[in-house]
Amino acid sequence: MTIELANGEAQLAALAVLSQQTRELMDAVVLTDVDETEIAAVTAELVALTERLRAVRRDTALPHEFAPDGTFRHLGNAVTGACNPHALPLEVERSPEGGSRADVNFRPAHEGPPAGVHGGVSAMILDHLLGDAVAASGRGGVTGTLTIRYRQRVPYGERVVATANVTRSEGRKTWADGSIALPDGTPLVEATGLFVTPEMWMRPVEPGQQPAPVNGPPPTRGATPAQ
Ligand SMILES: CCCCCCCC/C=C\CCCCCCCC(=O)SCCNC(=O)CCNC(=O)[C@H](O)C(C)(C)COP(=O)(O)OP(=O)(O)OC[C@H]1O[C@@H](n2cnc3c(N)ncnc32)[C@H](O)[C@@H]1OP(=O)(O)O
Repeated sequence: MTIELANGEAQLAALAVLSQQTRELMDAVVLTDVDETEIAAVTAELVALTERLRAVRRDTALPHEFAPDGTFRHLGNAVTGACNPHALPLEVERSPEGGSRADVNFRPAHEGPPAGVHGGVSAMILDHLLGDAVAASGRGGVTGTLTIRYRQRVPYGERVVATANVTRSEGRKTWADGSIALPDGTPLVEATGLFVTPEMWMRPVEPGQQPAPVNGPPPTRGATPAQ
């Protein structure tokens, strides 16, 4: 017996495959050494393909939403979105003890310094991972400040490990630390960040209670995002 996906889910699954192929295209563009005639021919094909995709389009990226299985997802996210070719995509795991981690495989498309990952790309990954650790603690918020220390060049083409943990919380403010390190633990980039839960994400205050943050933006379908 096979279980059919709903129409919308089938379209999203196809979009995830297209996004992955587009990442491979981006890598191929970065590394190609074919001659200019071939480059022009491929470009012409891409122009035609771009127009086919634009035939029917949304105004914004895919939203924060609940999947059919009830989990919270953001397929259009610039860092984690399976349906966004800009995303690595980062696959974040949350520890039951708190904290978030992800194996990261940077690619040549992320180059900044010679044979190294662009500092802004590393900062983007750490922004997300620190934010995820904060959300996992039940205090979802947006980045207020992010401080980065670049200790060593980050290589691409090999696995590195990003981790983040919440360090403290005070009212709507939550602080987290994190790093990108070699698999043996050698730190390459370290980050500390302050995340602020927007006022509108706070639960209404009952008489006699302290305001408490909900884990994310106000729900649109009658529930709060899963942690
Ligand atoms: C994207 C979120 C998705 C959520 C989904 C939830 C599910 C989880 C799933 C998956 C994890 C996702 C993980 C995402 C990670 C990536 C996050 C990003 O990249 S976010 C984009 C970049 N950041 C912005 O765009 C913020 C823009 N700024 C603002 O919206 C406001 O300025 C904001 C909310 C930060 C503050 O606005 P106010 O009106 O609430 O500010 P006031 O009431 O003055 O401040 C409250 C307290 O915070 C301090 N504060 C405010 N901003 C600060 C700042 N920039 N630096 C330091 N302190 C700040 C203030 O001093 C004040 O502290 P005192 O209560 O007085 O002690």
